[in-house]
Amino acid sequence: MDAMTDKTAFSADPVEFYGTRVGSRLLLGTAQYPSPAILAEAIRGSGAEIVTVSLRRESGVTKPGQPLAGQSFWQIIRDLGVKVLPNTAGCKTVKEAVTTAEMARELFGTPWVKLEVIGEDDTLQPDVFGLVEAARILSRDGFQVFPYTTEDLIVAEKLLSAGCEVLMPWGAPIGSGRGLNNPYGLRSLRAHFPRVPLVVDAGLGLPSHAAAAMEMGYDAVLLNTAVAKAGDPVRMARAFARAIEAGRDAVIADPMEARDMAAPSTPVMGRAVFGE
Ligand SMILES: CC(=O)[C@@H](O)[C@H](O)COP(=O)(O)O
Repeated sequence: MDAMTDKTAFSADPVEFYGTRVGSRLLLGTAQYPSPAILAEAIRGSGAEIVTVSLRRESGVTKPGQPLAGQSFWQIIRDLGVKVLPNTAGCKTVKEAVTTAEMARELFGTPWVKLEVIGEDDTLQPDVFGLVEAARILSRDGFQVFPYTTEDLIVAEKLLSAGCEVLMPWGAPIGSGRGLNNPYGLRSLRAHFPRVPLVVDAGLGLPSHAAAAMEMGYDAVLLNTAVAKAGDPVRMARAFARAIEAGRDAVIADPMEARDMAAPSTPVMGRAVFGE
């Protein structure tokens, strides 16, 4: 059976986070979908095995008198059998992020947490100082932290020293759909930490952005808005999944070096003989 007909060909290339192996390199956010049914279909269609969930959303009441928003949502997630990566979205201080992570561990029964400490409202840029501090506190307390960070190498070093075993640098500001704003920085980060699982998180708008991240050697991609806000989220989720697989396959296939000068792709030998 060749790779085109073998449907399991891609899942034979798992990625590992804190000792847990997963077959899909797409991590999907669960916010802003048009309906719970579309969310479920998008997760299913993408093959994602990890979804990130905001604790704030889970415990929120939609409208007075209506049931908790989290109850039906949680049922969907449970039915899909995916692994939950709780996040501290919207937290702006170390205290808020740590408290939210502790509540998430209680609620979801996992030591995993996607740690966001937001420093600024226009860009939703991580407050990297608060992030390192919160990562240290949580790691000491037994959490397995997935920090949402920038591509800064020194911050990355500090996060690793704080106990993080995964890094999640941003592609671009959350929800912007701009793609990879700083390819040079992301490439440097990959080169400096060849053995640390690196996940590009946030700001992607198109499957080609995800493919580019994977072609740089990133281990996985986390995204939300590009799928949730697409005209057809289910189809877009599938498109991202394929792009991620393509980018990953390209890295494994050892791509050619780009060069400045042309090189004929059809070598010619001898002279053509035209009839006389
Ligand atoms: C859902 C979540 O965790 C987001 O904060 C994440 O960073 C994804 O960002 P995009 O919505 O830009 O894909």
